Amino acid sequence: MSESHKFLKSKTVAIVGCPFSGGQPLRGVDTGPIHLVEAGLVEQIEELEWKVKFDGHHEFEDVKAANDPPIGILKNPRLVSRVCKAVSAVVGQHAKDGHLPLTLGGDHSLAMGTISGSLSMYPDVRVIWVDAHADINTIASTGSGNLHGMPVSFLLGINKRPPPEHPNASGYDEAMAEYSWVKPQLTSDRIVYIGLRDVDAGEKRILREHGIKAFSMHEIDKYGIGRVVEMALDHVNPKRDKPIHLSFDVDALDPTVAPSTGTPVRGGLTYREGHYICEAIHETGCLVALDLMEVNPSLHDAVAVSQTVAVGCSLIRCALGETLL
Ligand SMILES: NC(=[NH2+])NCCC[C@H](N)C(=O)O
Ligand SMILES: [Mn+2]
Ligand SMILES: [Mn+2]
Repeated sequence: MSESHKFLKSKTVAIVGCPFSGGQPLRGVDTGPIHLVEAGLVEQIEELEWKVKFDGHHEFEDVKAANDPPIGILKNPRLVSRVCKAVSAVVGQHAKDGHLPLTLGGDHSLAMGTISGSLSMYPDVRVIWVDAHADINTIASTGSGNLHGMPVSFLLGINKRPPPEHPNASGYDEAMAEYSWVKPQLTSDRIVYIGLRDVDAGEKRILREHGIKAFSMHEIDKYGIGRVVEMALDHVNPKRDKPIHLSFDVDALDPTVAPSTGTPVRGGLTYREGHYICEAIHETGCLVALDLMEVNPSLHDAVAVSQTVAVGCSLIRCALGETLL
């Protein structure tokens, strides 16, 4: 390849459009991918001299469970599981073809599928999770039962059985059976977080217990984004010789920058900080998969929506090599 990319066979992006909202309660996040593509994303990527494969958004018609009552506290458990399993197969196939899967969300539960897909091709993949939230709740720790707050716990395989008197104890076996396709292949030293600022008490305990490295907004204020990205890469990929999956939740950005998202949290990344992360990861030559999640065009007015969609497109371009000069 002309550019030094360490893992891909060809400079091809495979867009996996996932209009899916089952991991959280708000409608509209399922139209995120449609808006991103309509804003000209394909052409923008082609201009960066990538080939783009895109055969339309996934509809998941075959997996829409007619009857999907909660399992214990978990909401839409079968639908989320089956959609993620389908996404995992698609992302995994693109990765095996030597292309770079770009998944457009849709809510962040989808990352269970995208990262499982990356792991099937690259068992030693490193995950950089950019988000206001840790999305690491377990069956025992979740308060909301929304699966977009839980994908990392399944990928790590840390869902322990709650004691029988625990309020979330019921349904544990059924839930674990439904999610048994998720191979707990990710290890806690191969994921790093950037941008956290709304982490549930139970999640803080999980992060501590498993020694998971996280750079919250506090560390970004303290060290600056340049040092933080360098430290994050040094933690998961010190020699810059391992593949990287970047899972970017648009709510990592400050709501003034990306307002149209379901769970905005103030005090987030600036426009430049978000873009810097993508640029610096591109520079490693290690990026093998990218997720851009939680764009919800049904929230806020048209100006806010087009602002959020435009930011989403430009984050993607930077991760794919767009530079300022
Ligand atoms: N992907 C997201 N926006 N996640 C928000 C998660 C919020 C909360 N921690 C929960 O588990 O419900
Ligand atoms: Mn998220
Ligand atoms: Mn989030």
